[in-house]
Amino acid sequence: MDTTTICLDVRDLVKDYPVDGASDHRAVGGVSLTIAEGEMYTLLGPSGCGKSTTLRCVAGLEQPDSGRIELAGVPVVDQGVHVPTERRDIGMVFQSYAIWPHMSVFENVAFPLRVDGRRRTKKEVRRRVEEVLGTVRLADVASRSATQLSGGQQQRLALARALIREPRLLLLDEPLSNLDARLRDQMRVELRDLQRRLNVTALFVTHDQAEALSMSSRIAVMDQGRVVQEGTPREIYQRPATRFVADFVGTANLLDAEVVERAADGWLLRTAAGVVRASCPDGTRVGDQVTMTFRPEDIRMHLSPPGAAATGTTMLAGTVDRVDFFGESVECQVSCGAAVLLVHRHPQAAPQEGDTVHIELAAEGCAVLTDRGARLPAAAPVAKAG
Ligand SMILES: Nc1ncnc2c1ncn2[C@@H]1O[C@H](COP(=O)(O)OP(=O)(O)OP(=O)(O)O)[C@@H](O)[C@H]1O
Repeated sequence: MDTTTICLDVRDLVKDYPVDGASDHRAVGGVSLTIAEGEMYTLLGPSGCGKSTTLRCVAGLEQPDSGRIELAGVPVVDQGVHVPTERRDIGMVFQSYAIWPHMSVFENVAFPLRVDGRRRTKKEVRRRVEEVLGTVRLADVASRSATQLSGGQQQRLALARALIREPRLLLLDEPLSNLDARLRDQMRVELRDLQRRLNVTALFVTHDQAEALSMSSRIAVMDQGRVVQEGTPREIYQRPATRFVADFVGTANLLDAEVVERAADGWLLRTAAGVVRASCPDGTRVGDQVTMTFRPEDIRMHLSPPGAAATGTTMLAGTVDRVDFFGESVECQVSCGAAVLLVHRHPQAAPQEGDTVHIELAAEGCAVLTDRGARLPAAAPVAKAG
């Protein structure tokens, strides 16, 4: 029996915006997703792909042209149904924290309780606010003016205000993007820990793949108003379904390839870097035009000739054009035939510019993509929502 409880169900969501009063621009073109209770579910994609519009429709801040949204089994958007924001059981945190500057930290958090129409004693309000301020580690600054807080504290205050009414669903739209890089890393961990500890369900919007990969239980990658792949962070990163996903999430080597032969130990693909061995999916035929993709950290680079290639691997000779130092790793640009490949290495094992190197590619480290989407060598399926 499936014991998963669905928190949010979005079906075939469409939202058009008028352009110059004439034609419409389709910001969201049929998005469907299902989020289980306790999940941290992320919409990830480039600027303008429709992430915020999707979230704003869930919040009730936009009215979609069609589609259906259910929150905890109750329709909030459907034909003839549009439940207003304040009657949806949600909390929201946006890029700009929108805290109330004229109120103290305590009053900022207490305010949603004072206006929601329910009767509570002063004592009850105080107990609840103190509890939430403790959760976000702001108890000791409760009496301060909200404007006297640091960026990280303001962000935690916005979170406390969103959590105070214990919403069914927390909506987070780029909540960390106003913070400097170091604080953002710290808050990323804090936010994820808090979400897990409280077991609150969250729909998170970001264009930052590191944020999405490190914080999410599942990710929906969006492009041009559509979800192009959904899966766990590992699935999205290790098994991208399309060239767009491989390129947008992390750094990828992408090579146009033609399937030229079925060998005893896998398929041979002709690429600009040379002929490469890959394990292609069922249905592959000689002559297929595909994209080959592999991650820079999945390439082994030898500084001296390593001998014959092991079964299921390809060895390619190349020249190091450039070495960029990133502290914990170096990124090498290596010319291989007519292609330039990116290879990541530990700085202590870095080659010099101009060195001849030998690139070793394992067939199972290479994903093979077609226009039709996922055609991946490994076996595990990409998770579906619901
Ligand atoms: N109120 C609006 N009126 C007209 N067009 C809009 C409006 N809001 C968004 N759009 C357009 O809809 C598309 C999707 O916008 P949306 O804000 O959802 O993207 P996004 O992925 O969240 O981008 P970003 O990360 O830059 O916020 C964009 O092309 C945007 O210009």
